[in-house]
Amino acid sequence: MKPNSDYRRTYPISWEQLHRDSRALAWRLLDLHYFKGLIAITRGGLVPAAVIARELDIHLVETICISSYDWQDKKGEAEILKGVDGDGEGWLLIDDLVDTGRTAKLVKEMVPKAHFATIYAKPAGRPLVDTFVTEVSQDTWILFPWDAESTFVQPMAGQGR
Ligand SMILES: O=P(O)(O)OC[C@H]1O[C@H](OP(=O)(O)OP(=O)(O)O)[C@H](O)[C@@H]1O
Repeated sequence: MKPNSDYRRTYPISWEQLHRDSRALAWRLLDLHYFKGLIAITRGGLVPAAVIARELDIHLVETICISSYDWQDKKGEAEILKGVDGDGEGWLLIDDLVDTGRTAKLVKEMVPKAHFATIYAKPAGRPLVDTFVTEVSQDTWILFPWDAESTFVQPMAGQGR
């Protein structure tokens, strides 16, 4: 996904921080339940899912694959490319982020009994998540390390306000 004008702030996440935050989520999940397997929501859930599966010693990993038609403003339709069998009972459902809650609503209809966990949660989607680590304001763009590269930036004094 790409930022649009709805976002007023950017919150860049490094690989190291993402690893640390994924481990923090694993700590919260550790004593919660026994999970027979993990379902990653593609694509953003794939990286945290790998870290959490490792920490919780989960080897059975599934995916729910969702593609947004209009990923730039998040107002377009989402297409479910692949689901899973069953109602999610005993499964851990992982995504990187819940933002508007649109993806969360879709997946919870598919696997209502799964335990839904994300690393980051914004207020609009937060009620749909069972466990998360960090709340971020709705107008903040979370810049994930796989969407970024290091580049030159102007000094703050030269950027204008
Ligand atoms: O709560 P929502 O408003 O639905 O936003 C959250 C979703 O947005 C991101 O996926 P994205 O649509 O960018 O697809 P991708 O992970 O395949 O890049 C993220 O990984 C979540 O799945």
